[in-house]
Amino acid sequence: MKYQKTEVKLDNSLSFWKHFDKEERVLFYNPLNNELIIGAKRLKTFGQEENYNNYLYVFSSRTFFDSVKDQKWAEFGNETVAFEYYLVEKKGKQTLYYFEDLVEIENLKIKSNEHFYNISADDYEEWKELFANVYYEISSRKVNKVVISREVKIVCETLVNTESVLKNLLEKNQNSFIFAYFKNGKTFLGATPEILVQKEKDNIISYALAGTILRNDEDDELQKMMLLNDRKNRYEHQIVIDKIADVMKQYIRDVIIDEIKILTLKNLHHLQTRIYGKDNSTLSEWVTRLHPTPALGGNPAYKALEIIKKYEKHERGLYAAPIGIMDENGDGIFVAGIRSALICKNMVFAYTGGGIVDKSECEAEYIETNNKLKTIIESL
Ligand SMILES: C=C(O[C@H]1C=CC=C(C(=O)O)[C@@H]1O)C(=O)O
Repeated sequence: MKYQKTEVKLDNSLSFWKHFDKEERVLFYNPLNNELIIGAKRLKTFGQEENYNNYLYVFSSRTFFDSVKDQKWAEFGNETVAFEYYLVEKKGKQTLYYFEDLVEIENLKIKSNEHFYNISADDYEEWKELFANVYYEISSRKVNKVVISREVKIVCETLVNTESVLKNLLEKNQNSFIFAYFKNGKTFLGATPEILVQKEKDNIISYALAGTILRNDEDDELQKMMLLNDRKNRYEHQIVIDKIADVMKQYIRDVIIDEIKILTLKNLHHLQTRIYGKDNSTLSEWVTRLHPTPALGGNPAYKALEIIKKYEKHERGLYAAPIGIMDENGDGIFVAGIRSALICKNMVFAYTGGGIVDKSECEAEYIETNNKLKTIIESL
């Protein structure tokens, strides 16, 4: 499918996002290659087996669990879509791609709005109950890790200005993937550090990301050392490495596991390990094979998912779910939709979670989820 293209010069690419205010839109910023892609106006929806390789880009999302009941997630996820217009910003160059009709994008002022809000984070009792239930299952050795999460409701005094939130997310989270999906008046967005799987020709790359410590301005190097040497975090991380490597080894003879590194974000450090090999399956097939890793579900996955379903009171929807973008060759990347929120008018449903193992402590894990929540709070 041939798109036509033209160079544009906008002070901020978010003018393109704002231009298509009423239309379905998607935004994806990849910090690995500094590429920002924004798509607007649905052109085509792809069936499961349909070939989308001739489209410039396709956006694909799945819900965390196969199905969702909660109305606020209605019509989100489990589809692959091509858009009529794309704006691609790379190395300071902006290119507008259009399928049929060229549009003029006005150069708008994108401002950071400060939202005044009320946050109902008085859910520690609920967390304690969730933690106790999950801890019991871990103690009885049915599972060795479960990732549990909170839904935190934030009520803003005005409608949420998503351009402003996106501007802040982009400016403040340089090592994260910034994503947004606007559909039917609601926006799911976030700044995630977690890559589920990436494909470049026959190179399949996944990352284990689990294990967390707060940054400390005074002695950040010490924090990194502490995280690298912390037994609970190493154990939690190793479960993720082992599972990803096991899945990959079913399809790939030579799976390479790099050494464990530190990924530094605005407020936190994480343990991160790259795991990769060569294979010719599609990226969507790899997403199905790997989702959810024990960084988002638990181990063994089927048991952990049963536990999450049983004890978490909210529905995850797109939280921690695969969200990705693929190019015309089928190459691309899927990230996990964490450090995220669903925005409906003046309401922000923010999601935050953490991995629980037998050495986890209830209060410390709760505080960790508050630290992870800062990504969304600081964008408001
Ligand atoms: C589940 C989340 O984080 C995951 C990713 C990195 C570190 C994690 C941890 O240390 O618990 C979590 O596995 C979340 O941010 O909601």
